[in-house]
Amino acid sequence: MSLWIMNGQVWNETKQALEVNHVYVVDGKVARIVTNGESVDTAGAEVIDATGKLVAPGFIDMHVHLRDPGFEYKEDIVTGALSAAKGGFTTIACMPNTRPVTDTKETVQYIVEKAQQSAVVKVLPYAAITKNELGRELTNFEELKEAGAIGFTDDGVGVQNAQMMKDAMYLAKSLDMPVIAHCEDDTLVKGAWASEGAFSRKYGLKAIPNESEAIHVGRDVLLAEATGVHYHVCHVSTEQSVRLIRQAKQVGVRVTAEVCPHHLILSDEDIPGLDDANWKMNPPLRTPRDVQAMIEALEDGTIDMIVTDHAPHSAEEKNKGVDLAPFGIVGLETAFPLLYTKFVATGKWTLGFLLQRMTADPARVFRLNTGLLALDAPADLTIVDLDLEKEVDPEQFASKSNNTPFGGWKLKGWPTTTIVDGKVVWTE
Ligand SMILES: NC(=O)N[C@@H](CC(=O)O)C(=O)O
Ligand SMILES: [Zn+2]
Ligand SMILES: [Zn+2]
Repeated sequence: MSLWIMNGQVWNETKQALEVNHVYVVDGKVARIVTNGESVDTAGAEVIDATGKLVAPGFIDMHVHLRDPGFEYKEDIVTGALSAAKGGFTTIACMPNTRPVTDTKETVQYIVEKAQQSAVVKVLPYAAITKNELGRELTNFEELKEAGAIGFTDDGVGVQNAQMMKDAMYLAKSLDMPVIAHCEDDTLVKGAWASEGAFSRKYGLKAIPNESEAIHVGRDVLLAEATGVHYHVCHVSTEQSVRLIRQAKQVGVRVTAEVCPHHLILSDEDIPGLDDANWKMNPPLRTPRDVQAMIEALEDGTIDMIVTDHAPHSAEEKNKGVDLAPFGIVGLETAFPLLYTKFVATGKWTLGFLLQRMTADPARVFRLNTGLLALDAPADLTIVDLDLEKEVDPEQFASKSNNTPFGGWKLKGWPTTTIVDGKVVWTE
């Protein structure tokens, strides 16, 4: 089984430019990367003409909600993986706030097996820190690791009890596993959905203060320092969190962090009003000052990677009115075009920088055997038409859900072919 990807544009980090290369894939691995002029015997190979297109390592998304088991009307492992492939992702890590919660070895095994049988991309499951994500009792970390969990998190809710979090960190550390945290202090949230800022003031809404996130970040970096665990912060959204992570990294705490495209691109001031719950997500859109802090933190490496926090919800749920609608937006099929259009096409970032934060960096942090376009690496690749401009059409998503605030946005840089272990799993 071989694949000959012809005439693609590959990012050359040394030259800080795209250059034409051909990629030869044999038995699921990158066997040759060939510059023009060299000859290779590619007889019998399947040929993909990538002329004028980017050939990049497949994107990695370490924060996705696949809703399977239990909420398959929102998404399932098959459609979530297809949505990922359509967005150019080849590896995704899925959150345990399923029903039942992914807190037993049986549920982890169910996800691993279903993904192996029917998902077109690589699916890595997280398991819960506490049973039912209730914050009362730790799960069986050893058993969950054995079953295939890659880390522990109660994403969807914060672990409110500091001793519980510390115990979890000690245990995770002893198993060489990371703890991944949704940082939110419930006592500071009190039923609000918008953040403190111009939007909540304009409409006189109860608001979520930045400290509700940052207090957990501050607590947890201290606990990570004490326990020595690898501690990873979910969907960072406030200036204060970034400051605490930056300081913790400076003194050698093993802390890493992620940020979502919407927290890099949108602020509370972009929310059009109270009619559309597709602007409601957790953490909420923060102030323009926070957005600027996210961009700077990603640029200086305080934040290690970009994730989507793909959080599908049905139209019926999102149409309940903004107070009752659930938090969350889908993200897999818009992430790269959004970031490419906003930051690379405008000259703010190099293409290499964006790719690194979506491929090599998450792979390094979570020690994954993917994320590089290099000899002998798994051929997890994505081909992108950087010049193709299209409007975001949520009705066309491969996801079962279409809850996005980006409908109608004109974006450039759309994936056209996605390859996992040398097999084309999606093509336009
Ligand atoms: N991000 C969200 O707004 N929602 C997520 C939960 C989470 O990531 O905290 C969900 O599961 O819907
Ligand atoms: Zn979360
Ligand atoms: Zn999440």
